[in-house]
Amino acid sequence: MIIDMENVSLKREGRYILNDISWQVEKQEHWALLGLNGSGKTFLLNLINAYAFPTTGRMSVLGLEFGKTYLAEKLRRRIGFVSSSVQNRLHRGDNAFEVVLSGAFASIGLYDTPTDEIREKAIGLLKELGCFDYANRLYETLSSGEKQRVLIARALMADPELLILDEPTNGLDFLAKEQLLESVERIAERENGPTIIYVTHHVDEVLPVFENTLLLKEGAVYDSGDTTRLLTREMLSSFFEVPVDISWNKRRPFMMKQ
Ligand SMILES: Nc1ncnc2c1ncn2[C@@H]1O[C@H](COP(=O)(O)OP(=O)(O)OP(=O)(O)O)[C@@H](O)[C@H]1O
Repeated sequence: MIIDMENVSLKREGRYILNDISWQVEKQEHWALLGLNGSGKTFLLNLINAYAFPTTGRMSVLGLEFGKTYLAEKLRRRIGFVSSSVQNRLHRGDNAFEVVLSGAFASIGLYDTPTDEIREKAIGLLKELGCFDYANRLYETLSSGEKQRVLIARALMADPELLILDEPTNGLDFLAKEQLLESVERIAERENGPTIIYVTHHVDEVLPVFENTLLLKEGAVYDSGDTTRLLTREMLSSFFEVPVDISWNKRRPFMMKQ
């Protein structure tokens, strides 16, 4: 089991930010996590990455039981996490290749000397993510779309068992977004690849590979399970509290206000 949460709540400043969350993610199930601003997505990810601990409830991630041992470091080495907070912590002055290489050391910068094997792997990932052409460019000079691909390549360097992509298409134009989604799809289809959790506000990013979806609303699981069961007009109209229509094109859902 990749994630096993039972009745998990998280309290901050006297208020429940997450309430009675139960969620099981099995190996190689890919999940979309859908919620509006303020629904608690960031805190849920913070729990999974052991940056926060449940106030009540029981949880384990990658088989490590929270509260039993000091697990944060051990756990994070096995999780690839791509989010704007990771982006902000990167070293200024590194080029794209160095940023990817640094993923092998579970550190932000590049302190150890990479072996030839590690360099080969980084080159392979740069190619797979379509960022080889700008491998020598300074990371901070790349466009948002290019940066995201580099960050995903970086996250894959350590062969994570779980890959969490937190709103990876933020700020991307149409083309960059579609290219990124294609890359995500390829990673999801890899044999023995990581289990993916894809966090988004946007229904149209729920790719066919995300066979499961968790709808998070006001800190609670509104519903979870089979994506095609959840992404219907009835379900999403009541989830968003506004009448919406859903249309499917090439197995992707598109949502419009009625
Ligand atoms: N330190 C805190 N104490 C109390 N409440 C907080 C604290 N930090 C955030 N919140 C509240 O917790 C709720 C959940 O926040 P969270 O950042 O997880 O939402 P989110 O789903 O990630 O939103 P977004 O899509 O905007 O990133 C919000 O209502 C937020 O205002």
